[in-house]
Amino acid sequence: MSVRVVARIRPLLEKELGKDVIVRPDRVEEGKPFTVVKIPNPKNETEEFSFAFNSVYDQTTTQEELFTAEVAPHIKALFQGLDLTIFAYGVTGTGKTHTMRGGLRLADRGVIPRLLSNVFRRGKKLMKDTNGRTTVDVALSYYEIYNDKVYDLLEPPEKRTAAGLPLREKDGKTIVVGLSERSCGDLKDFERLYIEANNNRVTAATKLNAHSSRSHAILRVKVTQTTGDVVKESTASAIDLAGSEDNRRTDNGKERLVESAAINKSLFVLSQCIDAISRGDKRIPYRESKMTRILSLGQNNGITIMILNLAPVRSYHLDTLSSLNVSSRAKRIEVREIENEVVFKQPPRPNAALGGANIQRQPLRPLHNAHNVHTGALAAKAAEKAEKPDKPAKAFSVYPDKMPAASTARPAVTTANTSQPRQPALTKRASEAADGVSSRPSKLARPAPPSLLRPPQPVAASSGQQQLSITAEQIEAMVEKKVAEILASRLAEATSAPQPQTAPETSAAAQHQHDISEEVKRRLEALERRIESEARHDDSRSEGLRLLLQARQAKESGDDESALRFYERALPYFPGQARLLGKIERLRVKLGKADTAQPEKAAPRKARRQRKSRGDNEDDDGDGDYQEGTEADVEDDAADEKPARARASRKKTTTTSSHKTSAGEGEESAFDDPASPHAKRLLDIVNSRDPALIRSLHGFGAKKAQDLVDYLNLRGHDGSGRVESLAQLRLLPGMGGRTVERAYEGLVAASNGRSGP
Ligand SMILES: Nc1ncnc2c1ncn2[C@@H]1O[C@H](COP(=O)(O)OP(=O)(O)OP(=O)(O)O)[C@@H](O)[C@H]1O
Repeated sequence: MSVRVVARIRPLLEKELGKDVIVRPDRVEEGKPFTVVKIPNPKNETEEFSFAFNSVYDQTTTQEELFTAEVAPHIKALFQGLDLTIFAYGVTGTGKTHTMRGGLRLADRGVIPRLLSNVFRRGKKLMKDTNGRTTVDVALSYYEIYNDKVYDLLEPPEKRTAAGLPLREKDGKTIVVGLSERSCGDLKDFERLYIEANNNRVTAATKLNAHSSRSHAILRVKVTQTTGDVVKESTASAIDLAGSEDNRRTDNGKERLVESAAINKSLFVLSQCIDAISRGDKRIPYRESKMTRILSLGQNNGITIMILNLAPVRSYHLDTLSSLNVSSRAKRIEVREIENEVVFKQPPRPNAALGGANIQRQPLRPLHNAHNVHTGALAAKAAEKAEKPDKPAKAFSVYPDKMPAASTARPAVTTANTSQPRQPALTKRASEAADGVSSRPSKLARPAPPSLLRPPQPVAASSGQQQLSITAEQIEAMVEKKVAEILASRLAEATSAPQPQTAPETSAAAQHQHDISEEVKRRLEALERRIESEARHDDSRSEGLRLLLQARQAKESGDDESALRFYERALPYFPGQARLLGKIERLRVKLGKADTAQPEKAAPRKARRQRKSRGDNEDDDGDGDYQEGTEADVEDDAADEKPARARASRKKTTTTSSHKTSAGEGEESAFDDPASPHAKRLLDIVNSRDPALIRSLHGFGAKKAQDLVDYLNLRGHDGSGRVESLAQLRLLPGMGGRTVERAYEGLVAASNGRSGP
């Protein structure tokens, strides 16, 4: 079981334009991706707290970038039988629903629709690759937990009972009795169900005079792969959590207090579970709340991704600190494995007893958990003293239901209530000082990050290896437990059976039992070896993909040096991979390093030939997906490499044809020339917006064609909505370089009198 904790800072909303931005992403070292969130200390605005994460995504991060970096690399693991759990955590209004569900436009689609799109796409490919021997079924359940009660969202609210659905234990698993599960054949099916279910959620909340963001919404996607008698089942869960802010307002009625208590308890347990998983604890307190219990959080060899959503503005200051405290704790352990981590930690301070008796908010304890980089050597020394390196400080800031007597301390600032008018912070930051002289630049005045694309945090080998693996201790514990269980049951059987009468029989029974336990041990050892080797394979694949992603992002932001470095680091994970070697080669040439050793220089063509002869269909990108950020595309960052495209184009044309093709050099160089006959024909077909015509293009299915038409129609019907070049076409959602290239090649082939589109 592994956990990744990442933060996403949302952009300013229209009503927030001009407001004071206090949350910003940062990196531990120049040139590295964002992994730190910085926010001022509300008690002393000249100080800044730093919170470390696996990755931090800034305001410019698109839905596709987040999905590609954090979720797409794990879809393969899902199909290998691992469970995937994705949480969106944060204060109301910080973008949880936007992250998980997203908007209606293709580019705005959130994690959930993209996940489904990828699952269908991979499922289809698997069925195709196995000639239908393997079938893939997708089934959905969707429920919410409100006031600690479970309600089915796939059923109309009228069917709800006050008690909600009961839980029951079955085969060691917690099941929600009566929860419906709907089979889902494609994206359209999914969308219909999902929209209906979300309407149910809102209607039910309105009836209770509550808000839907006061419940946790949990979508479970069950993927069942059947090959003959072998059935492999795995589950992806996507959870839009209830807002994490402190709701214990003075004017809150009983209902809101009950709500708040339920939310706080479940978020508290969730944070403990995440913490325990990241520490590699054997005991995960998942049974202590309904949500974690139903999810069996931490009980499988799966992947958990926690996305902390943050609003950048001051009005969320205390709530933001609170959620940073909760979420970044899990990350603290892992960040230590990364070179050049944020170094100083401020010593824990006792909470100052401030504020009047009528203030309801619990004190925030940001200092326990902050990696403060502005406290200087003294603080660093004190921190060293205060900190026990092997036991991170506990600093839960989720508000417990009851305030302990000693916790009546108040923060120095007034409430950060998001639903009530906010008071300005008592202490102004230096940048806002009346004299206008600032010791530090205003957040708004800070230079924008150089790139729109944020590479994900580099994962050190050791941390990367945690991604998909279960630890040796876990395996050991599992084996021990299994052996003990089986032996105990054998023993029970033996003792409850009639007592043997004679000594020879006793020794025969003992021998039999010994044989069984030896056999069990042998099998468990074999199982252990298999799990280890599979986990190792998954680890390296996942790490390799991550490096490719980082390379691609570095390249897109113009940092060829880093891109080359990442590609080279990815090479051992994909030995002999032709395209990868090609990229490395081209980058070396570009950077004037062509003369340095070029391992496996001749390998690209060979590897490509090998792949072809194996029948690997790396070009198949199916249809019916929302975005190009799929795993296959992770490895395809050559969209901007025209020479590479031309080479690939030539290769494909010549290898698929038994005739001498006329699609020679001139044709290839015309690939990106909108005036070339085939490019023009392709653009005309696209701009016709006729799904039937677009479907006739090579590589386009009904869904892809329809999605493209829908998207173009969204762009408007006047001339501005036209696609003017193939480069432009590649950038459209769902397209990608490979799709465009295939369509283009289809037209070239058709005009050569061979199999056409
Ligand atoms: N990354 C983003 N890009 C553009 N707009 C965003 C982004 N994140 C959030 N928003 C916008 O911010 C507003 C609040 O977001 P959203 O409703 O997703 O928050 P939430 O945390 O889910 O709140 P709640 O807990 O009430 O459901 C919405 O208008 C949403 O469209």
